[in-house]
Amino acid sequence: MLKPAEAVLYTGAINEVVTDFINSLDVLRKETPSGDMVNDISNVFYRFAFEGISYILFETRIGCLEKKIPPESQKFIDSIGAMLKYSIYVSILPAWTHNKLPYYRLYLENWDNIFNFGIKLIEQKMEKIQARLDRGEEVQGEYLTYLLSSGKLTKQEVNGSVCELLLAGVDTTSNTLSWALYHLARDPEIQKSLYQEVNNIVPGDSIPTAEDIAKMPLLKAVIKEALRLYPVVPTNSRVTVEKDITLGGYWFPKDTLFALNHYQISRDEDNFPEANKFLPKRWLRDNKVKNNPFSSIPFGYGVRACVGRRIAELEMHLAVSRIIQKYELRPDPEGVEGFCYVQGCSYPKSSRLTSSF
Ligand code: HEM
Repeated sequence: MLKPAEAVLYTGAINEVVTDFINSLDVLRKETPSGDMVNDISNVFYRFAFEGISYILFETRIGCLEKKIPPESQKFIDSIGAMLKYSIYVSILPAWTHNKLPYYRLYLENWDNIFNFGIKLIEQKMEKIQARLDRGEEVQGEYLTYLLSSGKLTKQEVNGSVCELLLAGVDTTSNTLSWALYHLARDPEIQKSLYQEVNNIVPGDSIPTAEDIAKMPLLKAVIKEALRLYPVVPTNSRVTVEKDITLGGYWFPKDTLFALNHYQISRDEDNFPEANKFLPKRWLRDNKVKNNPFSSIPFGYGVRACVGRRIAELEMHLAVSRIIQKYELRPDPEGVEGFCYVQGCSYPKSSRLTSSF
């Protein structure tokens, strides 16, 4: 999954989901009084990311982009929200409260719902694979089929792996997409340059492929800049497990926990002049200012770096290029600017999607 060449294999599946996503935007726009507004676009991105990653992992569509989300998929979405909510209590309250207060039971119940949903889809897939094998046919498929048919993992490991990937792959990409659109909507110049770049490579309404995306440096820069300003995983940690180390003239004993604050380093003026501004061009090759390669590492680094990075990038690039191909983005003129916990950044509420340029 980490290799770009492997991720490219999912282009067809992701594009299928992007097409449904664009269709659902059209429906939502028509439903508003002005006919061109999408209220709560973050929610549509959430459903898009969910559908995309589920399709990749389970090789099955789960209907998150349909007008009425199937009850089982809705229950799964609600369970993730609830599990995350109760996980805050689990992490801050002492263990002796677990059996005394209801939060821990609810936390576990929602985890069970998440696993049950995943396991059901995995079992359905297993039955299909088995039926093919019984008929002496070749087994073809992507991620899940590979895991299930390679025999390298136990069923419990497959369940754990797939459910974890599913959880890691939704809020991450959907939030980044929201921020990218938010800034594009507020900066017509950047938006216009991006439209020209996309339209040069894939004119009209042709569907971009992974090879087309490789020729779109500004598109990639837009996503990198959104991730620099709003790294969805705010901190990363590592423990020095093997030996004492000396760093910057300071000595740290073995078993020291180091936490990297992505927000801090990626908004440091020494690395990024005008650090609080959305300036995708700083990532383009002709940019004169060269920053430290570790100054923005939103996907982490090393053997425990993000497993889904290439998939996430492909999903975001394919989605933004198709949106920009079809719509002009404008902020909701009546939208409010609420402040989130990073000083000076406003939370994206809704975007106005008008017809193409
Ligand atoms: C904008 C999108 C995403 C961002 C910014 C992101 C970021 C991260 C970061 C910072 C880590 C920790 C890395 C480290 O400690 O060095 C991580 C781990 C992980 N991510 Fe992502 N992620 C994204 C999307 C995804 C997607 C789509 C998937 C699933 C397909 C995914 C699956 C995982 C998994 C399984 C891990 C744990 C890896 C391990 O512990 O070995 N992520 N991600």
